[in-house]
Amino acid sequence: MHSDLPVAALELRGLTKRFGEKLAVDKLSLTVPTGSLYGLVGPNGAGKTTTLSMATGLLRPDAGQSIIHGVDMWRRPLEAKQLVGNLSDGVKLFDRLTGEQLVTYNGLLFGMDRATVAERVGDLLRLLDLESAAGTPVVDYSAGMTKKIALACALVHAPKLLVLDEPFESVDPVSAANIRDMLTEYVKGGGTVIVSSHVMDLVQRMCDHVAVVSAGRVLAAGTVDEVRGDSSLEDRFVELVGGRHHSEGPEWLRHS
Ligand SMILES: Nc1ncnc2c1ncn2[C@@H]1O[C@H](COP(=O)(O)OP(=O)(O)OP(=O)(O)O)[C@@H](O)[C@H]1O
Repeated sequence: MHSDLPVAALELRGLTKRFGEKLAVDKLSLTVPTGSLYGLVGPNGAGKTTTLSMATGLLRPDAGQSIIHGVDMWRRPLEAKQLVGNLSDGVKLFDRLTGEQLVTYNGLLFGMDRATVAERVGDLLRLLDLESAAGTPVVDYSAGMTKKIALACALVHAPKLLVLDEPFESVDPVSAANIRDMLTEYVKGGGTVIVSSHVMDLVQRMCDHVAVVSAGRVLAAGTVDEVRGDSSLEDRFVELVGGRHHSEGPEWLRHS
């Protein structure tokens, strides 16, 4: 076997999920190399959230495997979940807790001792500009603050792989730049990130690899330069995915 090859941070093999008639993810395979900052892009409804949920143990696949640093998520979930930090789109947080309590609770769930958790919670709140909101219940946070506290929860156990579903949505530009810097540093320190986003420009600037998915399948995957070729990632995305409308829209929307 290829024992000299480095183990991928994340390997998805033939992941499949059907919701009734709808085939949301269709035998999707993807390899995320260790140390990469990997973008996952695709149109609305492409299956990104479903894929990342199956990859991280939140949603059971109908078929296929998710292997995290050599550990099969659905066969050895406790071991695999120690290796991954997950920011999920749409999963409820325990939002009656304050931000500080929520991140602390997540750290304790991973079996860390209280002193280490307290130190890390302080660091994360500072890094994400949430210190002044530390004592506020998460239910009273803005959308962007909620995103940031969920990111702190994903990071507190220092995972080797971060899986982030739309981490920049609703986040202000200063916080987004801070998060970008933090992710870049995290990768320099040996971590791996897979991030879904609709912002092609951000993916092109921030990520070294990208996969374009549509209708539950991978249309293109590789380094950002390989996938975009001579085009911008945005143009390449539109070319791959199609669906641009060239009509002027309905008459009733025109005022002149
Ligand atoms: N729990 C569910 N029950 C039924 N259908 C679902 C469910 N979750 C997702 N779907 C369907 O599966 C498909 C893929 O959805 P998914 O949320 O994974 O897409 P996405 O790429 O994350 O989209 P977006 O970019 O809009 O967030 C869609 O057609 C969606 O309607």
